[in-house]
Amino acid sequence: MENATKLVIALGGNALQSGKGPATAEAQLQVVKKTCEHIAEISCRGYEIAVVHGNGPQVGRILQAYETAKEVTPVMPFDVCGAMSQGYIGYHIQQGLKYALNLRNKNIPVVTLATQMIVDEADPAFQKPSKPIGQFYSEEEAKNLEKEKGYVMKEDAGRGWRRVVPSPLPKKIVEIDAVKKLWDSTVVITCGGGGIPVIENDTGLLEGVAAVIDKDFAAELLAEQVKADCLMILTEVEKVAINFNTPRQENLSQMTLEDASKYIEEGQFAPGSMLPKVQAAMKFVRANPSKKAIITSLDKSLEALEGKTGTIITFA
Ligand SMILES: Nc1ncnc2c1ncn2[C@@H]1O[C@H](COP(=O)(O)OP(=O)(O)O)[C@@H](O)[C@H]1O
Ligand SMILES: NC(=O)OP(=O)(O)O
Repeated sequence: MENATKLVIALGGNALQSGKGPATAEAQLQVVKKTCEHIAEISCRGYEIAVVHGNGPQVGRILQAYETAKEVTPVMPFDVCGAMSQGYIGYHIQQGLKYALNLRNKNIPVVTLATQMIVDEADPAFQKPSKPIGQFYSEEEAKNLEKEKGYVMKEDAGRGWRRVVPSPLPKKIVEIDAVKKLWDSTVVITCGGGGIPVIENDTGLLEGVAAVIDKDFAAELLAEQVKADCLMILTEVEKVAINFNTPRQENLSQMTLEDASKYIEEGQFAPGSMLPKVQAAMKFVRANPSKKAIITSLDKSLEALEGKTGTIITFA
């Protein structure tokens, strides 16, 4: 459609799971189904959508399963675990979204594209693990895992301790031409988990690497490449806050690039969780000064697009 508003939606890996009970596939599917009701509603309002999703909790659990079962089956490398997470999360979104679209009599195909993302082999992130994956642990459990398994563990935004792994910046979406070709006719689920991290060797061959790319940065790159009108990052909180989790918490409805830079200098946004979302939003509006980025919760996505809630990030 010529005049449709193009929207890239990024769904958080944590936000795709139910906070209560064990992180089963069934529990994730229930959350995904609810999320898809909102995405379908947005699609019915005339937006053209691509969906990017996180995979931190999921890829961490896949890795953990292989490491636990290493006596009986070969451990799959990180990139393959990332591809697996793209597959099963995309499959859940396909199921939920197709059903929600059908209920609304909107007959549009939904597909998941296994998507590779080229990263720079020399990215300093490979020497400095920062991306939280897998489940949350107590501090004591985390210290034991550091000793026993050699994991790097970090506290994650006041929620507990998690394993952290390298997270290089996304440089090039290998399958971008396919995304562009599909855009007009199809809801594409792409760059899942930030994309499968690959490096390109001298002969042009792609090789998977051990990393988990931040899906917010991947969604931003996608939004630039497809010339999206808006980048919407959906997570567990309705608004970005300053003094988060303190009695002085203040939720923000709007943030300019200048405000955001000041808050980052003050250390207001937790690295590995809210910081990359704000940085991705900033990058998008810096490249597209007339456009906007939104950070909000899954259930408030439509209201946020209508300007009623969420944190809207603008150039000025
Ligand atoms: N300044 C902040 N404002 C709001 N939330 C914050 C802030 N700093 C950290 N957070 C936390 O970051 C979380 C989002 O990060 P995360 O759970 O890693 O994202 P994702 O949904 O992509 O998995 C929020 O749910 C909140 O708990
Ligand atoms: N890959 C990624 O960014 O995952 P999360 O959204 O779970 O952090």
